[in-house]
Amino acid sequence: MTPVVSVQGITRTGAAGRVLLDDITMDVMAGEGIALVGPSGSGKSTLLRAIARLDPIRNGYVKINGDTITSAAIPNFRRRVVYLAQRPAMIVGTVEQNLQLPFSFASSQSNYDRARAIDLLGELDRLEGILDQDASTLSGGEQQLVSLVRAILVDPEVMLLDEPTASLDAASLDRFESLASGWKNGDPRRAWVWTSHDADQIDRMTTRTIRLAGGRITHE
Ligand SMILES: Nc1ncnc2c1ncn2[C@@H]1O[C@H](COP(=O)(O)OP(=O)(O)OP(=O)(O)O)[C@@H](O)[C@H]1O
Repeated sequence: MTPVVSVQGITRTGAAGRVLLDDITMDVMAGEGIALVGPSGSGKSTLLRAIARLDPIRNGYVKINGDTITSAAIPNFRRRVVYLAQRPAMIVGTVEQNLQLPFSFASSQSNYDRARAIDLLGELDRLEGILDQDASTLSGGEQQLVSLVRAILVDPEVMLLDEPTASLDAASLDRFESLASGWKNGDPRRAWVWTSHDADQIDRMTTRTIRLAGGRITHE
């Protein structure tokens, strides 16, 4: 079976030639829930950003369904493989303008669905009222919730979730996991790579673990 996302020999070097990612090869199969674990600074965020082609990679390549992602194909790829940052970036404007943003790009082949956005926010403890709120006034946890809603609206094939509930209280964390699971269970081909320092969350949300240390995979 062809992996949804295939990562082949990715290397990334930082300042002063320091190796941040060292020859990473891994596949994400349809339906998989992969945990990416390792100590702080081991390269988890760096790897997820490299897979999403948000940062330059020195060697190696990323394929989606067998097709290598060229530079020209990156915008479209980022809609199919969505990265949820630990500290989501919000543009200046309302929450709704942030939710609409991915649909304003030329690569977008779908339209923003306001009713769906309201439904999804409603599943997150009556957050439907925050559409008109200035995004800069959101708490870190609210930004993580909005970022999940934005990702679901984009309808990707794969989500790369980088400690996505790190700023959430227990009740919001439950709702986040439940909304995320609803998305994943909605289509057996959907997959994710999830980083977390919470072993219980890894047990709940993933079925296979990839371990990183010093920018290398140490155990698969
Ligand atoms: N753009 C960059 N330039 C130089 N060094 C970087 C860059 N981005 C990350 N690093 C370094 O790479 C290492 C890995 O960082 P990364 O954020 O990927 O770790 P992590 O495993 O996600 O950690 P945490 O669990 O704390 O989130 C760190 O030492 C970090 O300082």
